[in-house]
This record gives sequence, structure tokens and C-alpha cells, in this order.
Amino acid sequence: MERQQDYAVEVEDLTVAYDAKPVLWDIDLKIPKGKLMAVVGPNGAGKTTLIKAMLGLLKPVTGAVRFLDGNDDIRTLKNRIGYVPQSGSVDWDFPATVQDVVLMGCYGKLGWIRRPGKPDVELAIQMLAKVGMQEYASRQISQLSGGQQQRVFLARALAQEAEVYFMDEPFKGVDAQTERAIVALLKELKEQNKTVVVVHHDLQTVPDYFDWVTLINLRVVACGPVEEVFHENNLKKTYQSSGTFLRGVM
Ligand SMILES: Nc1ncnc2c1ncn2[C@@H]1O[C@H](COP(=O)(O)OP(=O)(O)OP(=O)(O)O)[C@@H](O)[C@H]1O
Repeated sequence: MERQQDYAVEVEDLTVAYDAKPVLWDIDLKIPKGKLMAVVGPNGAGKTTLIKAMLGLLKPVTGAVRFLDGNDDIRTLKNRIGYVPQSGSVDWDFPATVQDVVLMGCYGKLGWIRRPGKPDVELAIQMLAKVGMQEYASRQISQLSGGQQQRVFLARALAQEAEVYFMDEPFKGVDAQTERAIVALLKELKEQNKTVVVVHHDLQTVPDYFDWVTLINLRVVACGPVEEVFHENNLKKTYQSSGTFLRGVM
């Protein structure tokens, strides 16, 4: 029998609307622990909205989201849940160095009162090295390219040492080398039994990068192991009427 704690995230009957217009309908999802899950669907399908609603950044019209061990209050889970927003969605008009930004990942563990100490700084530098950005540690975050900022966001999430990560298009606008580095990080997180939910647009790479997938377009078309649900029929249902060119994907 399935037990509550087998799931990293459970979404039940979730409906989300902007200005009374629903953009996600009746979403039910169960994401088992330790999975690398892609969320795929056409532009405007509601992928970012889903992530934000799961994180409590948007208030749903109906529905519930439960995390690890059935906890439905994300505020009590702070440092156990990590979020890498879409690059470009953060406006860095205040002065902060790359290292400062990565150290922000440690605040959940530290609390706001204790200042980060030497071990925290060492962890931050170690995580920057993982994403190939250690030489930029003292650079202002605003003076980095979009792809470099994306890597710093990843380092910040890693420094948090969370159990469940949400990443909104981490591969967007990154070069091939960075893409390989991010894939290696995802695999490393999986080896540590972390759960990672990734909004992803490149259908070709889904079977290589992920073991679980949710196909979404306003509603969930399918959710499950890639080898079971990522097939032409479901892709057609997901992308029909979106005008997306699917030939050559399967
Ligand atoms: N703040 C907002 N106010 C009103 N409508 C919004 C808002 N944000 C998103 N939407 C609408 O909600 C729908 C879902 O948007 P969302 O950004 O979640 O889609 P997505 O699947 O992430 O798209 P993309 O692949 O283009 O990033 C779209 O029709 C979008 O226009």
C-alpha cells in the first residue's frame, strides 16, 4: 500500500486563476521522492503557474499541496524546499556579490539573526565551484550574463541543501557546457535521493535527463515514469492546438 511519506509532493484538486480566469484546472499529481521530474507543455500551458502555486507564491482557487511527510504548510519547511526561478525574472537592482547571493541559500538553516560563518562561506565557494563560477565570487550579480546568473541561482539552491527542488527552465539560454554541468548536478541530486521538479522545453532531451514527467496543458495530460507516459499519443494531446511542431521528437 502507498504511504504518505513515499511522496515528495502531492497536489490535490488544484485550480489556479488569474483575474478569475482559470489557467490550471483540477490538477492532481503525486511526485515520488528521489525522482527527476520534467514538467512539459506548450507556451502558456501553466507550468510556471503550477510551480508557483506549489510553492505557495500564488493562492489557488481550490486545492491542496502537501510536501514531505504530508506537511501542507510550506512556511515550516523553508530550507527543505529549494527554488531556482527563471533567469531574468529577478531584477537585481540592489548591490549583492555572487557570494552574497549563494549565502542567501544558507539563511534558512542559519536563521536571519546569525551571520554566515567560515563554514558557510566555504560551502558557498564549493557550490560555486560546482557550477564553474568560483572565480566570480566577488563580482556584482548584476554584472553577470543571464546564463551566469542562472548558474549562481543553482549554486544558491545547492547551498541550501534542500530535499525538494523546483527549477523553472534552468536550461534556458545556457550554452552546451553549462547544460552538461546542470545535467551532472541533477544526476548528483538524484544520487542523494533529492527530488527535483524542472520546467523543461526541449522534448528531445526528456528521456536522457529525467526519469519522471508531467505533461500539462491547463490540465494534467499524464504524469508518471518517462518510459510509460512520454509517448506520441500523450504528446499530441498535450500540444494539440498549440501549433508546436512535434515531428522528429519521437
Ligand atoms: N500574472 C499573470 N496575470 C494574468 N495572467 C497570467 C499571469 N501569469 C501568467 N498568466 C497567464 O497564465 C497562463 C499560464 O502562464 P504560465 O506562465 O504559467 O505558462 P507556462 O506554461 O509557464 O508558459 P511558458 O512556456 O511560455 O513559460 C498563460 O495564459 C499566461 O498568459
